[in-house]
Amino acid sequence: MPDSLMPLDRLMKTLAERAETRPAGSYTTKLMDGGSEKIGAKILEEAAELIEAADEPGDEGRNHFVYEAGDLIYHTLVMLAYRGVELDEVAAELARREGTSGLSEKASRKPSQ
Ligand SMILES: N=c1c2ncn([C@@H]3O[C@H](COP(=O)(O)OP(=O)(O)OP(=O)(O)O)[C@@H](O)[C@H]3O)c2ncn1[C@@H]1O[C@H](COP(=O)(O)O)[C@@H](O)[C@H]1O
Repeated sequence: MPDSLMPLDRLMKTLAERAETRPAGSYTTKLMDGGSEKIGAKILEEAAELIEAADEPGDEGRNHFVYEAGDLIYHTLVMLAYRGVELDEVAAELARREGTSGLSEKASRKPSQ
């Protein structure tokens, strides 16, 4: 596994454990106790903050953008763990899509999809 993926894997293990044991004093527990509505609201908030940071100039802007990406990824992983979905399942879905352009996939969809 590439070194850059290992922290994601470790974080996902922690979040799956949080989903199972819901320890007091954990921010993740607080989110999960609020259900998909609470987690979803945070994902929307963090997505908006990431978009806002997208065009910030300079090194500081870049660092802020990376920070906000971390927040969005963390909250997205919390939603996966809440739903009992493992990172491997998402990786498998992305692998399934590998090599198929979004444009071809869109063109192959039925009009109602
Ligand atoms: N990666 C993260 C992580 N990224 C962001 N956050 C938290 O996400 C929140 C971001 O939301 P905001 O910036 O809106 O801050 P806020 O106003 O305090 O949040 P709200 O009270 O409005 O929800 C902050 O409280 C951050 O500390 C995270 N909290 C936890 N983790 C990881 O999750 C692990 C388990 O954390 P606990 O479950 O809290 O022990 C930690 O060891 C970390 O590895």
